[in-house]
Amino acid sequence: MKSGTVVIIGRPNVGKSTLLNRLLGEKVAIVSNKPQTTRTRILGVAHLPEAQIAFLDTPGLHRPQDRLNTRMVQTTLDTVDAGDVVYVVADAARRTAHLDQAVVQEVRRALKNHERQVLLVLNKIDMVRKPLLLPLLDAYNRLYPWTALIPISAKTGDGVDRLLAATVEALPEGEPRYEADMLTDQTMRMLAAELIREQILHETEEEVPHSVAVDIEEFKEEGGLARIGATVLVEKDSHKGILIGQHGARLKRVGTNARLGMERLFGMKVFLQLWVKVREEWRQDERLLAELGY
Ligand SMILES: Nc1nc2c(ncn2[C@@H]2O[C@H](COP(=O)(O)OP(=O)(O)OP(=O)(O)O)[C@@H](O)[C@H]2O)c(=O)[nH]1
Repeated sequence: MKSGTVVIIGRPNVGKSTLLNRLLGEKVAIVSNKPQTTRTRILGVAHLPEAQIAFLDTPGLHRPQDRLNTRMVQTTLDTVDAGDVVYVVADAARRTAHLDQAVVQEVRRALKNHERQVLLVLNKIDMVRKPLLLPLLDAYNRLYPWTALIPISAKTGDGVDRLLAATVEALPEGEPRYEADMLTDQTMRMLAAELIREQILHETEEEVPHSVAVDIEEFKEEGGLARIGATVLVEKDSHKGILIGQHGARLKRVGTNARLGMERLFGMKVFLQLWVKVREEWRQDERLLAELGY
């Protein structure tokens, strides 16, 4: 039996969370087309006949601009240390010129000379024409002594079996570390907050997505129904207006879609109430960041 931890790192928006969900066959990480969607480390456990793999999805590697971002990058670098195997995810749809030496630098720094199997996962190959793929893989090959380079599409699932096979190969022999029914370390409260944030990311643009945090104030399960009350924190009055929308239409859509996602994931009816509150500069407030789980 193989058993171990895989840490998933890469720049924002390359598809790390989509890949995690694909590897698990369940949605444990929210996805959006906005960079810096994932703010904390997320654990998802895959139970295969020949291996148990604990995947750790991390916030993207980028230059931090505020304290939330500093924590996010630190979380990522700390998490790399926990891995037997590291996936460096890159976006194949970006031109070769975008090959980022900085990411490789970060990888080297994070690994601090520790022996690690590092796989380059070239994602989004559904968006590139096949002849362009080989030169791209070749260019990546020259950047770092990867254990393997694996082209995939997290969206279609193409190549993911090959990635899993290479991963099992790279993992050490060992006993399973997690119970057979463990999927994620995220609580239902955390998942509920993330599903709300995901809908807000879909509905808003520019600085609003980054100014939002969700605080679950009530979470009660009673007879097949979950009663959830959540406050959405934003940084400015103008953001509050945008989020609520005309006659409350946008907030209503966010609530309905988040509720449907929760009902699917939790397998129960959900009654969801949302409030919006302005908390200036919550991203710079260390105490509040800790309270929110960042
Ligand atoms: N075409 C295509 N799009 C993808 C693929 N994988 C992810 N995406 C899209 O890329 C965007 C970013 O995906 P995420 O999974 O949120 O990326 P991430 O790396 O976790 O992003 P951060 O949390 O911001 O670091 C979303 O719009 C996804 O739908 C893929 O294989 N093909």
